[in-house]
Amino acid sequence: MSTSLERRRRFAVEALNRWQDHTSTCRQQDVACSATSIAETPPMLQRSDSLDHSTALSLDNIRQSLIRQEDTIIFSLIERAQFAANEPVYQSGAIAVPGYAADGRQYSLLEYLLWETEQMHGRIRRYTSPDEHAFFPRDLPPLVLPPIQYSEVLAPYAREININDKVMALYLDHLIPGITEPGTDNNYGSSAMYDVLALQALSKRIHYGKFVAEAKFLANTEDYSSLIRQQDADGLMRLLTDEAVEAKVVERVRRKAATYGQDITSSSSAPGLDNGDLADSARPAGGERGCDSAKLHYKVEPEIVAELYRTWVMPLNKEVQIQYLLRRLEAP
Ligand SMILES: C=C(O[C@@H]1C=C(C(=O)O)C=C[C@H]1O)C(=O)O
Repeated sequence: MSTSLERRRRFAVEALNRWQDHTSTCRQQDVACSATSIAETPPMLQRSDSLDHSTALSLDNIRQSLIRQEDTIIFSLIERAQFAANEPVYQSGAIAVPGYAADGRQYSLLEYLLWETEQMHGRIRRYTSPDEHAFFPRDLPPLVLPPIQYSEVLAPYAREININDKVMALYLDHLIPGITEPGTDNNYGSSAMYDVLALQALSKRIHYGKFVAEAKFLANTEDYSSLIRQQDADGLMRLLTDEAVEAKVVERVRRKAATYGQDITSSSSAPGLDNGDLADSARPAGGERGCDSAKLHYKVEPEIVAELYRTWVMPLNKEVQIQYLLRRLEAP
């Protein structure tokens, strides 16, 4: 093990020990480890060493990450699409669950599950990471792990940019009706569980715009700075938009959705497979496509995924980029 690795490990162990001392003192004194007390005695773990600064902000690397995230999004949609729309999951009071929104209305089952998931993940630092954004950011709990000091890749105000309300609206108003069969099938818990996974994946993809924007700003500081000084959002939109890349993204996700979501049920659609062993599962929202003599069934219609990216994911990613860039000259 290299000396620097050893040093880092020792530092982490010491930090953890200090943290445990702190929590055990709190327990002995019967004091809750509040967010404030944690913030005041931060046995910080440094994350900067693990980040390769030369490549962290290359646009190519960021685009590779966006490509990997496509798989997570498409698989979560395929999983969700096996169940009906299950509207009661999204209606306040339709399914009795604990918890109330800020306006006094009862939580829906989805809100309840998302809130509880964020409580658990929040405690183990998920939302201290610059690429994660909570749907209930005001309710995040104190950490049970020592905080991590991330290297400062983004400008300090980046954390204030959170458009998860729009992510939720696109999901409920457009995606669920698009990928599921109308009606209910009683799979409320399973539906909400996949909703949470899909929402988190979409949120990450969309807020990745912060990293894209920072990379673009660093690569062309002069042009971006002049538009930022004029607060020219339209000009920024023109400068950051790459239509050729967007066309490739749409085409790629269409092909991925077609490949990952294909039901292999006919011998001509998957030569060499013994299709008798494969379950012919329900395909509530799946489309059908002609392919030679066989019909291809899709668990999620590829065109819906392409449309999701064209109409929502990329425009919202660019909205995040604009929000980030408009303030970029505030950065020290
Ligand atoms: C993310 C980028 O910025 C914009 C948004 C894109 C996206 O969300 O996929 C693609 C191209 C750009 O218009 C990028 O240039 O890669």
